[in-house]
Amino acid sequence: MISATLKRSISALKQRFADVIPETRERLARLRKEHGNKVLGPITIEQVIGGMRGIKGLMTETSKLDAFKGIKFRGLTLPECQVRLPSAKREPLPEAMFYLLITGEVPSNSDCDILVREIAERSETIPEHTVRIVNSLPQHMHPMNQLSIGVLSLQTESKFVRAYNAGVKKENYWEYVLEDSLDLIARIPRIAAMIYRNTYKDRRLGPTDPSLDLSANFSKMMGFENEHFWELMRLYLTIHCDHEGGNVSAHATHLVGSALSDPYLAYSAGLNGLAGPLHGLANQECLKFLLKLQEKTGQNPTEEVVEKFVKEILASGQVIPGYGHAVLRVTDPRFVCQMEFAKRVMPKDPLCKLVATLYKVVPRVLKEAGKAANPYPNVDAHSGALLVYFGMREFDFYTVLFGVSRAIGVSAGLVWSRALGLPIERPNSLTMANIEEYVSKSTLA
Ligand SMILES: CC(=O)SCCNC(=O)CCNC(=O)[C@H](O)C(C)(C)COP(=O)(O)OP(=O)(O)OC[C@H]1O[C@@H](n2cnc3c(N)ncnc32)[C@H](O)[C@@H]1OP(=O)(O)O
Ligand SMILES: O=C([O-])CC(=O)C(=O)O
Repeated sequence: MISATLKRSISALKQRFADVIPETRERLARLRKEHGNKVLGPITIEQVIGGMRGIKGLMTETSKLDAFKGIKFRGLTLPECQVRLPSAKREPLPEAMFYLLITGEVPSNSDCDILVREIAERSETIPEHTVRIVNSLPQHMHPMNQLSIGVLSLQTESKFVRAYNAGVKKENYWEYVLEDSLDLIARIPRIAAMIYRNTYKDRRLGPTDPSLDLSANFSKMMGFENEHFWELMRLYLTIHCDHEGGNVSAHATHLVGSALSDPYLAYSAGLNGLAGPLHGLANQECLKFLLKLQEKTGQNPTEEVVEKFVKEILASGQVIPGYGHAVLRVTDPRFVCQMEFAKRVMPKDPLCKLVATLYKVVPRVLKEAGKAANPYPNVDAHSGALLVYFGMREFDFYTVLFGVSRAIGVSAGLVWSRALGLPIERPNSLTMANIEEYVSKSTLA
């Protein structure tokens, strides 16, 4: 049951967002009217075949990725967010990040507190059937599949679906998508914690404490009482939340949402994409890789020994997980801030030191091999080592943590898509014969 005070604060958050909608709608209408027929760039056949790499084909308000500077959330770099967003201790609160992504403004401490309380209260509202469904899933089912099913089962609660069926006006869709998004962000940690306890522990969920923030509460439900772990979770959930619109999980969520599927349907699809080893699942692959390296070469291998191992992996035709990126051409700032966390909190940890040794070796080896467009580490190269330090060794759970975080960014994206009335996504596709025909005509001309 949501208290009267909270109801007032929810409408305050909605009001702040509602205030910025009209001017943003006007900007968009002007852009379309005055510049709608301008060309943003050419499209090559290589790009059509090669996963649309580099094509400017989506509009996403929440964040923008620069190949050389990394992600900017509403114009703020990650280090700027670490300094400017409200925190519980030192690391930014993911709730504050949601506020920033939605409104484009850094929340004051009191606005952030209100959102923290609101999300804490909503976290208790998981329907009974979701609890039953998640508890009935087999222990050997991958935790990401369990999460996707859990999120899908929440769809019965969608306020957007009820409003749509009642005939609410298109210009007001965003209100209900925002409601669903807040519910989703609040509920997903509890579902993730259930999956963790069911799959690896005693099936009993740790206590919830509505006086705590989302990250601390989530950690406690999973059974982690160490406050350094809570800080890690705050950092983790903030840095993984959004990476502009073209990555697989964000794009899948946006695509499904563009059919006016509600946030639960849309994000369940996003999670299925996040579960792929070239995307979010790479973080579990990274830890497997680190443990294999440690098993083979001992706790503190030299750079030469590590180099030999890395070359063997490449020679066997496998990728080095946690390295490379479709857009970034430098070390991922999300990797850097995790490395800084490790230096501060666990400077002597052997696994984190191994991550640092790999960082010295892998870029050199990948450059020599000459295939990868980006030889530097991405976000996934570090996260597992930090989690193991605090006792979370169950690496096939790691992408679930990523999924809890990504819900924040992609649902903010859905709210904006509906506020701006963006249409159903439907690009053209070509057959190979179409492309050949085009080529032969353009060669003749
Ligand atoms: C949160 C995230 O999603 S971050 C990414 C997480 N994924 C990983 O860390 C998995 C390892 N990395 C990769 O597989 C890739 O670098 C990706 C998927 C991230 C990017 O893919 P692309 O944009 O296609 O990379 P790129 O253009 O550099 O690929 C060119 C070649 O280099 C290879 N390559 C790229 N990265 C690596 C790597 N880490 N190890 C070995 N080879 C690599 C590719 O497999 C490809 O080989 P191919 O031509 O034989 O198919
Ligand atoms: O941007 C990408 O393609 C992958 C990535 O790092 C993310 O989604 O966080």
